[in-house]
Amino acid sequence: MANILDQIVADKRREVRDRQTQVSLDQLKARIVGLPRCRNFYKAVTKPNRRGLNVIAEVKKASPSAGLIRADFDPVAIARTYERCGADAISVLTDEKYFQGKLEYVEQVKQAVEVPVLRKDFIVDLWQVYESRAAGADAILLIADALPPGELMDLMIAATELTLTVLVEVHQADALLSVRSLIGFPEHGYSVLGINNRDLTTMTVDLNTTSRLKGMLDDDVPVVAESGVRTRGDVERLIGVGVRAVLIGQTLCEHSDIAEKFAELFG
Ligand SMILES: O=C(O)c1ccccc1NCC(=O)[C@H](O)[C@H](O)COP(=O)(O)O
Repeated sequence: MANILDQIVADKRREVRDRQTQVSLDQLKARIVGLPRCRNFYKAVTKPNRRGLNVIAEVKKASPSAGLIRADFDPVAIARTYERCGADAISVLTDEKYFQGKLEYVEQVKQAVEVPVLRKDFIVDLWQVYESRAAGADAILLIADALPPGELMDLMIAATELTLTVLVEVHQADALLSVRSLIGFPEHGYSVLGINNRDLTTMTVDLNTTSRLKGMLDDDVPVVAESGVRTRGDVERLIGVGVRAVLIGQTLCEHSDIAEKFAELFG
């Protein structure tokens, strides 16, 4: 039986084929002509921060692992709260089937905040890179386990040409080794390495993943720790490991008072 990541990616490829019959690549290209440069997501998430790390706060309504996370879901209100609390960037889940997200949330959030916005989806096709830029995203996620290395590189190049930052996500050592020469600036454009503590094939979470994989990298490689951050203790642990940023969704979105939870975790 296919694991959840394989299943999501297969569905995504079908969905993209469908959407391409409604909007062509040329139409997307026409939409992005004259758009201003992207906000600098790379700088926002790698800069020195008095807090000890930067925060990418995620607008997340539901997920395969948790089901419905927030019933009274207002992406713009949540993003504004994050920005008021001091988030350095906002991540917006746009996958509809598994996360109850929408592409429109990127456009809405981008207009409502001043920090850079990451489009979080399962990007497997060049068409989606253009779609992300047209929607106003400043950065996209590319998951190494969802793409053959050649395709990952092609999508990174396309993203760079469009001034998007790429968050390249890995969960295991083999994927890390195959992508680590692509991370940083400026040879391949702006890119940051995301280490996902969630195994997307089993959905189990282990915060040790970040320290284990980060130990295989030079200290100056910019790393974002993703998923599974629940407590102030978790945040302190990641600061100790030396990551530049943390990506956090569920713990904030499931709390009735998001600002209170943000302050508890990040001060
Ligand atoms: O969150 C899931 O259940 C999930 C399942 C399958 C594929 C991806 C999944 N999540 C995507 C993410 O990477 C997280 O939304 C993000 O890192 C934030 O994680 P968390 O703070 O644990 O919500």
